[in-house]
Amino acid sequence: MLVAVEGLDGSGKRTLTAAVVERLRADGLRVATLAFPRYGESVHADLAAEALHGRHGDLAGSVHAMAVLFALDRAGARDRLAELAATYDVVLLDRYVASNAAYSAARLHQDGAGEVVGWVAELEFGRLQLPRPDVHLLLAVPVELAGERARGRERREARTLDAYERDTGLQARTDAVYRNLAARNWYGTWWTAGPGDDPAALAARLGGVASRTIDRG
Ligand SMILES: Nc1ncnc2c1ncn2[C@@H]1O[C@H](COP(=O)(O)OP(=O)(O)OP(=O)(O)O)[C@@H](O)[C@H]1O
Ligand SMILES: Cc1cn([C@H]2C[C@H](O)[C@@H](COP(=O)(O)O)O2)c(=O)[nH]c1=O
Repeated sequence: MLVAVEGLDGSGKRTLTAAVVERLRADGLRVATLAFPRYGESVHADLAAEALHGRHGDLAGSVHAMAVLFALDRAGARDRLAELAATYDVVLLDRYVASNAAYSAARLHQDGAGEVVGWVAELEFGRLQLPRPDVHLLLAVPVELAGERARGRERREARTLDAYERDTGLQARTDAVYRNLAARNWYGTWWTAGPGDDPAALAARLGGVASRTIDRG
């Protein structure tokens, strides 16, 4: 079962994923994770990160060029995704195709039904043949809280905020697009979790779906 964990920068995706993984494993499920962008593994991911930190001329200025870099990073992981899906009961992805849809639409001031969202789906699920998630788990925390967490992490981990993280207007619009995609169940089932939700309860819910998938064989 493929689960895409989505949300704003600093929303807590990595933290939540780690807690859910621990719980699912304690329940005896085989669980793997993969985070996108694959920094340090994919030249496309590294170019995107460098562009968001001011390098490579006007690259970051192009919404579509940035989205293509993120998509090509994922295309480079297609075989790995297939292998993980065949080997593990649950594969948790920290960001996936919906990140490209949400951020690109927000940059272009479009909503979840906008042209660029369709373009991302056609590129990634269509042309690049990436698998569709069984569940999207949207970690919907208030924009201000996500921003505070991102800034806190910047101080603690000496990690400089990138152009998207510094842009509070973009974060607010991305939040709205994510909620819109979730409401429309864009390319699969969406679940929405809040900042107070217990990772153990989410893990139990995911474990239930995974068990039914395993039973069906
Ligand atoms: N439930 C929580 N309570 C308090 N702090 C949290 C919680 N979840 C995450 N944090 C803190 O917020 C910061 C961001 O969390 P995390 O790295 O998990 O977010 P993320 O969504 O994966 O971020 P990004 O997409 O920007 O990489 C971290 O410093 C983390 O320790
Ligand atoms: C995977 C992916 C990411 N983005 C955006 C989201 C973030 O603001 C940055 C970098 O990601 P990180 O999780 O903070 O390291 O890029 C995107 O627009 N499209 C994508 O596919």
